[in-house]
Amino acid sequence: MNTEGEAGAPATGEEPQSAGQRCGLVAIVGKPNVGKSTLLNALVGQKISITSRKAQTTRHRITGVRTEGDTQFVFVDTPGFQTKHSSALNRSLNKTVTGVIGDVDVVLFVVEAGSFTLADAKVLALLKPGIPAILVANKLDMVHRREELAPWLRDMQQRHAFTEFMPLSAKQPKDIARLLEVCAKYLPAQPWWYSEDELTDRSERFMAGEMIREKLFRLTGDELPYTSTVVVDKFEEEPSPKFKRMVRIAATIVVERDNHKAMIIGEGGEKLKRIGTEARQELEQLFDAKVYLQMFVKVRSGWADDESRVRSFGYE
Ligand SMILES: Nc1nc2c(ncn2[C@@H]2O[C@H](COP(=O)(O)OP(=O)(O)OP(=O)(O)O)[C@@H](O)[C@H]2O)c(=O)[nH]1
Repeated sequence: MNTEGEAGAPATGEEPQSAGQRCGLVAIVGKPNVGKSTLLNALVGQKISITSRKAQTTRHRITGVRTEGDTQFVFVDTPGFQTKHSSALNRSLNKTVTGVIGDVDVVLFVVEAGSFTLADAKVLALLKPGIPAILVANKLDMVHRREELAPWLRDMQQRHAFTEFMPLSAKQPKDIARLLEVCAKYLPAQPWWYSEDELTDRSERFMAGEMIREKLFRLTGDELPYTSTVVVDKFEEEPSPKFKRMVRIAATIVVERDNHKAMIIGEGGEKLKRIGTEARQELEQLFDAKVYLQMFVKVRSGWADDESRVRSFGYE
């Protein structure tokens, strides 16, 4: 029965815009190469985190945002937890992972379906009690004997009090929609932090470096060690009578050895040219702008072991 004077919605009929909104942080964690970046891009619905077959592609905490109905998901991607080597670079990567997991609404713990290695166990040990964790068993398309998954899932249940088990493929849109629905349940009712059309809080300058790094890794294959990096020296928007937006970018690929430099430049400069062209094309699409990209390659031996250099190249 509705009687006058009852407590409830304001009598003016004007609901605050944030009424009914949900919003929260979803961390994506897992050892290198399990598909975290692929998953993040699919969850956000746009490529914002770079991926490659090479482990250790992701080096930064990246926030991706997706707003769907009343719910805003804020995703943080983390570098794969490094257990093998202990360089300054790896210590910095690991610090990012532990920092992210402690303070989120839900964690997606990503593993390859059917597999659990020591490296997975080390990441699992970082999960904090009290923060709900969903087991994302990725690359389900690679599991040919599905019946073997049931005992594996039971085994995973023993390892951690996961709140949900989601065998899926990050490349399957139906699976991603289902995962979003599940995540939504864990996000608190509160006003959104970002506007509806925002995808990431990373700068265009940062995205430029990431895209170049992705092309570098994709086009050099397995020969190039992951210690190579990209530094964006210049990122300038210039007025142009011809284009609605024009951006000039200069970037340096930093490698540890002369032979790595030769590998990147390629015969007659072909390889570097291809890296530049592919990165530029993708950036033009991402920025909706004409992009001029200049690239250099420099040798700085031992940079990944040098704390101050790791910091000067933008790692926390
Ligand atoms: N078959 C299959 N391959 C996948 C799937 N998800 C990701 N991959 C592939 O797995 C590889 C690694 O994916 P990434 O997304 O770069 O992995 P990551 O966990 O972010 O890796 P790091 O950056 O090293 O931490 C890529 O070659 C992806 O295409 C999947 O569902 N099925």
